[in-house]
Amino acid sequence: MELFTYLEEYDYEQVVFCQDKESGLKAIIAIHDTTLGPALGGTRMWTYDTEEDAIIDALRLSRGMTYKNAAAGLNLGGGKTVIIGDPKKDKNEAMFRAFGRYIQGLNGRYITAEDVGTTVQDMDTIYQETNFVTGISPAFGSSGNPSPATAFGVYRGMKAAVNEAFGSDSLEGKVVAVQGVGNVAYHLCRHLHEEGAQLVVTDINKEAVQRAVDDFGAKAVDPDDIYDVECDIYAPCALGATVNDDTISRLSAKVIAGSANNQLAESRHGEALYEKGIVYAPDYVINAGGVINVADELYGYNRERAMNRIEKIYDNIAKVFEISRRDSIPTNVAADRMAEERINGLNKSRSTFLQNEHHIISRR
Ligand SMILES: NC(=O)c1ccc[n+]([C@@H]2O[C@H](COP(=O)([O-])OP(=O)(O)OC[C@H]3O[C@@H](n4cnc5c(N)ncnc54)[C@H](O)[C@@H]3O)[C@@H](O)[C@H]2O)c1
Ligand SMILES: CC(C)C[C@H](N)C(=O)O
Repeated sequence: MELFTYLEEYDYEQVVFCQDKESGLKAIIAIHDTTLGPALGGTRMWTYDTEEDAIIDALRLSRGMTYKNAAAGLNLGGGKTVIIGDPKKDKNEAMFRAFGRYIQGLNGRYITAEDVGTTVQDMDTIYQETNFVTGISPAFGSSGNPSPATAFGVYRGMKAAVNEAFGSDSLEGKVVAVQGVGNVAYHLCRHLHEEGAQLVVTDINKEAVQRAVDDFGAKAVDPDDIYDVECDIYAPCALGATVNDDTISRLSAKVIAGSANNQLAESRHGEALYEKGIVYAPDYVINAGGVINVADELYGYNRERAMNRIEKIYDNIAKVFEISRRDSIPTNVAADRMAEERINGLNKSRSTFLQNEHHIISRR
């Protein structure tokens, strides 16, 4: 991989490699763009096949956060960290404290939170070394685990997508095929069940499936069968890239709305959905509830204010559909346009010279 060629292509600002031999920390902090404010994005811990895979993931995810934060109307740029390692085996306190010191060294250019493989407890450990961390325990005045907030936002965005496809936003009687019933999707299923939707779920974790069956009367199917379920809505809530050449022809859903990041294998799959008349709620717009929730900590966390803002993901998704209809473009392209318009609109103000004490030469 030609790293600088890639950085130049998507205009990344900074990449920080963090290494601490004693604790085994190997992390990559990618800061994509800080036009709108400090880069906020979670820390993912994952076992990558190669170091290059980890670098690419950090870069891709940080760019995704630039778009997510911009589209959500947050005054934040995009960044993300990946820690190379198995979250079940390789974590230790010293690792997260060493990582916290690296974040502190960035002096507020990057603020972290949870992502796949990291927990509120990990954020609490980071907090011992830096203030630039969110999603820590509510006991510290923080917002805690972002997953229920993400789930609420996905639920609201799904209603907007259903309204677009069926002419009414009611989920009563709608069949929803949920892929992955982990932290976010468990709470999503609760909202859907309460509104009278019928759930079909799958997960590679049998206990997670059983919980959804017991608590919400969900029907369970094997992981690969989820694409063939007769349903109204497909909700990808596990991994990325599940909307691809193989699955698009299998899906019977009229709506795709879920929490997973990077749902489209490639941008052209958004075009394919558009041509088939499938209403796709772009991932980074619908799953912004978690980041909206943790971002509220920057103002002194207020749950009611955060939830009011997350509720409006409905309007934001509806706005994406409006742009898609107006400009005759797929919804993923419409979402990018919405985010880029906001960033480009503010880019000019960033180029204005701002004086600080180092610009004043004093010679005595
Ligand atoms: N947690 C948040 O606040 C948040 C915010 C925004 C986006 N997301 C995204 O939403 C998705 C889910 O996040 P989460 O926090 O619930 O993660 P999670 O790890 O708690 O849940 C994911 C679930 O998917 C299952 N899974 C993995 N591979 C699968 C497969 N092939 N088939 C079926 N199930 C499979 C896992 O067993 C797990 O139960 C991720 O893509 C994440 O990046 C999460
Ligand atoms: C800041 C975090 C809550 C972000 C979350 N992991 C996401 O992908 O949106």
